[in-house]
Amino acid sequence: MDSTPALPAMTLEMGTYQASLNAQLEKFRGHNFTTGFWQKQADLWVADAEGQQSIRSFMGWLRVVDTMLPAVPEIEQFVAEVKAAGFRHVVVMGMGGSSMTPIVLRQAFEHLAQGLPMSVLDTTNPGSVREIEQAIPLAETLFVIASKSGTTAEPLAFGDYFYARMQELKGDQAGENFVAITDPGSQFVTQATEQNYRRIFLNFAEVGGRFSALSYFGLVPAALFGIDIKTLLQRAKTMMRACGSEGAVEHNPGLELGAALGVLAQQGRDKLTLVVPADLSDFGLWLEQLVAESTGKQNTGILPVAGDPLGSPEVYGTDRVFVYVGYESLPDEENRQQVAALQAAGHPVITILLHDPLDLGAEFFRWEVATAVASAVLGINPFDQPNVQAAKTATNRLMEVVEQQGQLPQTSAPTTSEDGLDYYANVTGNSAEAVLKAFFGQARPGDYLCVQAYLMETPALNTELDALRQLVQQRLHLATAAGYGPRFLHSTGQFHKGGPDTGLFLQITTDHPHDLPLPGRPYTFGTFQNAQAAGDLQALQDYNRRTLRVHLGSGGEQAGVEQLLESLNEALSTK
Ligand SMILES: O=P(O)(O)OC[C@H]1O[C@H](O)[C@H](O)[C@@H](O)[C@@H]1O
Repeated sequence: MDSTPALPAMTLEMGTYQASLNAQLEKFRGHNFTTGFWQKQADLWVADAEGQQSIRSFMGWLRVVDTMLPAVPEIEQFVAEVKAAGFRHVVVMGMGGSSMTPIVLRQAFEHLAQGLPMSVLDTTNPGSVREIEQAIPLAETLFVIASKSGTTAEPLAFGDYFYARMQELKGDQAGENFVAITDPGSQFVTQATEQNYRRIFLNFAEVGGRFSALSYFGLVPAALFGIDIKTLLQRAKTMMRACGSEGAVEHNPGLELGAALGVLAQQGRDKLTLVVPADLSDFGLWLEQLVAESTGKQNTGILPVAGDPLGSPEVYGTDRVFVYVGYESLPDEENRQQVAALQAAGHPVITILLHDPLDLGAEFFRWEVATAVASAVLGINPFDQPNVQAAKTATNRLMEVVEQQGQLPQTSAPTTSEDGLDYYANVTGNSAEAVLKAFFGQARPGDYLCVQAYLMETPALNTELDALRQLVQQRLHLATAAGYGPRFLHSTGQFHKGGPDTGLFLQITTDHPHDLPLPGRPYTFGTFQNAQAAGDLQALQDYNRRTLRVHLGSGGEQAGVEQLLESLNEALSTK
């Protein structure tokens, strides 16, 4: 692949919203916005002093390319050393911004990169942990534990689990299979040092997790996977220049995109519906954590909708903007035709065409700028996540009970139980159908359904969840989102609680008949995952969100979801 930096092309078809976008750009020009943006002029976002301080201290990502280009030889040398030491597999473990970039890059470069095979662990589901453990050559696997703060519960638990496994194999030498990526001074640095980790990569300060794609968090896994990180950064550099402080506002690709998204959100088109070819589907996960966590606060925000089954124009309300991200040379006809039909029907459509997967370097940067700019239009601080903590606090409280009593506290009785499934709802009903009908009966135009699956991700389950989303979209014309817990807690979880009160939350939980103990702790992975579900449900309810928890019991996850789908089909057909 050549490394010629050429920007991926972007077109904005704003339709009737073009005048509002022009007005916003004019306003930016008047305020000398681009220059102020690069000078971290925090009053472009918010008026309060605390918010401004936070903004100023989290804009180090603007210079990330210049900081990381000189680090490329060091990273590549590390990769050579790891290969020479006989490692045959990499497992990246982290949550949210610390794991999303490897997920996207692994998928996009699956058939191109020739480095070490890579898995990413970002769930406490015991089945998923076991699946990874069984698939890897344990003694020859390098575990990369990525946590900026070094305090996030999940990666620390993953680390403890696999470190104990490695000690069984290698005793005192266990640390040679472990690598840390974290912030200087984090408590994880102390632990990794004590456990003799092979390497500790200290990230540079002033970069929040979701803006860390082009720092060590994205680049170390990318290089291990065999991606040409120098070219990835050079593509980002071209985008950085185009978004730079001297260019005209109308030729600044990040600013234009952000202004468009901000203006559309202000006018109710706040569901950024992403349409991508199959091997870019995980880009949606990355975008979700960036955009939803940055903008979803103070009852406003932009919700990226990824993986929503694409329908004909009439199933969509006026709450959408469609964003197509694909490859210039890939026809992807079905998607492109549907997007064209949506545009013809009056929906705003944004199209971005990449030359090849290395352009993701440029896109990471474009979307980071765009997210910060959209946040300025909305008048919010893009760099905090005040409502993520609510779920963490509720979970921690439950884990204290587990530590004292050995199990989670009993929940109150279900609203109703049927076919082995328990329904816990904010509405009443004495059958599954009645509860589902009442729950979805609360939907208003512009709302969205969010399916929160605290289950083991499998292709079969993904198909079931897609069918569930499709049913709701077709019958109720609602936007639908789906996420696996706890992954989404570090991503769209912020928007669910801090964004507008437009979500209907369908949480799906299970018993864990094949659970996995956590060495040195009085609880299992399954209990941990269920505590995270219960903690988030509590937080959602504290924010008066509309919730329905369906507990599948121990009858099998897929069978349970199939049963739920059947009941939902009945409930929505007679609505
Ligand atoms: O990298 P860490 O400090 O472990 O954080 C991982 C994730 O945790 C939190 O949930 C934040 O809201 C995310 O923005 C962050 O990416």
